[in-house]
Amino acid sequence: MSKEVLVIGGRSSKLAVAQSTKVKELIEEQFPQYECRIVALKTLGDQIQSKPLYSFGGKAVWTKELEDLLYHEDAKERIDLIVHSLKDVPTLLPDGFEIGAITKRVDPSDCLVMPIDSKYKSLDDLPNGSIVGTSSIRRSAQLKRRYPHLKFESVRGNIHTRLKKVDDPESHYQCIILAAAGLIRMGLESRITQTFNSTMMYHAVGQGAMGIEIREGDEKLRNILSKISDEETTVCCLAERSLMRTLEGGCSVPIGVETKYDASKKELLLKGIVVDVDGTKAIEEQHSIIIQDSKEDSMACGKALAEKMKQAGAKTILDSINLDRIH
Ligand SMILES: NCc1[nH]cc(CCC(=O)O)c1CC(=O)O
Repeated sequence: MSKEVLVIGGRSSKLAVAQSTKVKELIEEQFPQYECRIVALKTLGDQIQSKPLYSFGGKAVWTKELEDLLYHEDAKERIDLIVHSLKDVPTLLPDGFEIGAITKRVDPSDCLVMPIDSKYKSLDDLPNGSIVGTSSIRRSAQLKRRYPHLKFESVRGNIHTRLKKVDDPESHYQCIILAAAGLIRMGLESRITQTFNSTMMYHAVGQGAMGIEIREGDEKLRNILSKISDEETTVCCLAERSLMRTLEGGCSVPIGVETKYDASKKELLLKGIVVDVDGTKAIEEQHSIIIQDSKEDSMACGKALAEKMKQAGAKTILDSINLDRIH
């Protein structure tokens, strides 16, 4: 019997292809009657590598072209689902789309990557004025608090490009900061020199998880994806995304989180931080609830934490960052 084909759309970077392949495997394992085909596409974010990411102001640079293919069912290359790094998915999707599933998270931490032959092993070892490559204000702002003697500069490109940049003997950077998850998913965990725990750095909302986007109300895909979603990751990520949505921060503003869900007690603990650009001011709060309805209560937890953080002054910090961006 011939199999029914499902087309998975994703970006064309090595990480994106690895992620699409993982979702293909998850679906085909559960549903032998389907065969998944992968379409890899270059998006605006892949094409414009010269500008720092925050200058896009949180626009959907990674998602728009793929959504066009998903929406136009009669398009030449129609697709049935989009695999994203959840971190890159805006907290408000355009009309007509929904997140069909969030899959099991790998390590959400950020990590340090040193050149292969570096004599240094951690940020503590680096001499004054060393240059740390990262294009994320969340990362640089949190590290500036603890390492005021280091310099932070933007580094763009996909993960392999960034690794090449730091390994170059003439490199401008002494080290770079990346998400551990991307390296792990590509089998490059040996490049992780140091993993940051939450006392060093809170990770990005959704980091380490994959988000699968489908057409709104697509029952067939909803059913398929319900079998490959991960309950614990979904609870944590819905809470994180709700926190971010309520704080009205785009995907590139410095909101960091750490989330724990104890499934036996149904207890969710969400911690969040907002830091100003030079790491001098920080608002750090936490909120915990018992989850009954996993979707509603997770989102309520994120919202409650956002309100606490606003009360404590988070909005002032975020507004000053948004102002900076306009000028
Ligand atoms: N915006 C780039 C991006 N989007 C997702 C990941 C890594 C994988 C993940 O966070 O799930 C990365 C690279 C990085 O931040 O190092």
